[in-house]
Amino acid sequence: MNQIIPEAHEKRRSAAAEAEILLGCHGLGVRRDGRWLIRDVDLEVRRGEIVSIVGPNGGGKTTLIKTLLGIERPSAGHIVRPRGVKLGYVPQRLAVDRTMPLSVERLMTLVRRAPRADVAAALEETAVAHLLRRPVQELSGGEFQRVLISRALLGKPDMLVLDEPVQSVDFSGQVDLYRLIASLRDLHGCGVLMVSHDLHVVMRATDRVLCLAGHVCCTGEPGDVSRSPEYMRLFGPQAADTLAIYAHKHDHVHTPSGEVVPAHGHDHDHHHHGHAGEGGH
Ligand SMILES: Nc1ncnc2c1ncn2[C@@H]1O[C@H](COP(=O)(O)OP(=O)(O)OP(=O)(O)O)[C@@H](O)[C@H]1O
Repeated sequence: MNQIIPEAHEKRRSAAAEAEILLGCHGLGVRRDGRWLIRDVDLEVRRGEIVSIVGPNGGGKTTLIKTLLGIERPSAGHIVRPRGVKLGYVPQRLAVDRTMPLSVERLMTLVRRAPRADVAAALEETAVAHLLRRPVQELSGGEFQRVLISRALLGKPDMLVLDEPVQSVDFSGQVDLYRLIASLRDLHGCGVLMVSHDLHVVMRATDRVLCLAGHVCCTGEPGDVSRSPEYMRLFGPQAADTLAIYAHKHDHVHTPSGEVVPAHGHDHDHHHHGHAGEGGH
């Protein structure tokens, strides 16, 4: 596991603060069927930065990503995506039937044609070049994710956007995948935006965390936390349920209709469980 060394992290953080914004949004809202799926979301990802979106099921993480990518239409606010910025997307699910016979090589060029050498180089980068001729349905969860990341790399993106890159991957595989994502950021100097359920692993591999439960509940820099004794206690070996102990003050509650209303000064730390619109907590 990549331990965050405070000094290196600090250096990167100040470099990222100066860097160009690759992707972001201001006051972004998506409303469907009379309900706000996400609302008032502000986000900026700069070159060289890894930003992670965490939050409960149904909190709007995928909706946010899809809206940033132009797959979903925003209902409010605006998206920041400077001209010329190339995005590489690793989706949560692939619209390809995994039961159909399909080789890794074919999957890599299904949407975008690419020279063989580029395909081989992209697979090499994620250490799965040896899987070129294998049928995708034989791959492990971790191998499949690596192939999808390679596919995104083929377009030489300035920004990698990953939706749940570690799902169906075991714990040590998750650690390896986050390490790979961090090394790709270092190598290419790209920005990274990723969605994750589990804060405990993503926490160490990220520069900034945004907790989304319909709206931005909190956003913070895990590096600040990592320097404190609390971090060692909270995110040490027993950090299995880090999301629950990622303590943050709440000044609001969620009503059953998904509205956010002030909590009349009763701040509390709490667990994020259930759906964003499931009522107050
Ligand atoms: N096109 C749509 N129309 C109506 N409701 C939608 C649409 N897309 C998503 N939703 C709803 O919006 C909410 C947010 O979904 P979303 O997939 O963005 O959440 P998520 O945080 O990514 O969840 P998970 O962690 O389970 O992947 C859910 O209640 C979902 O059912």
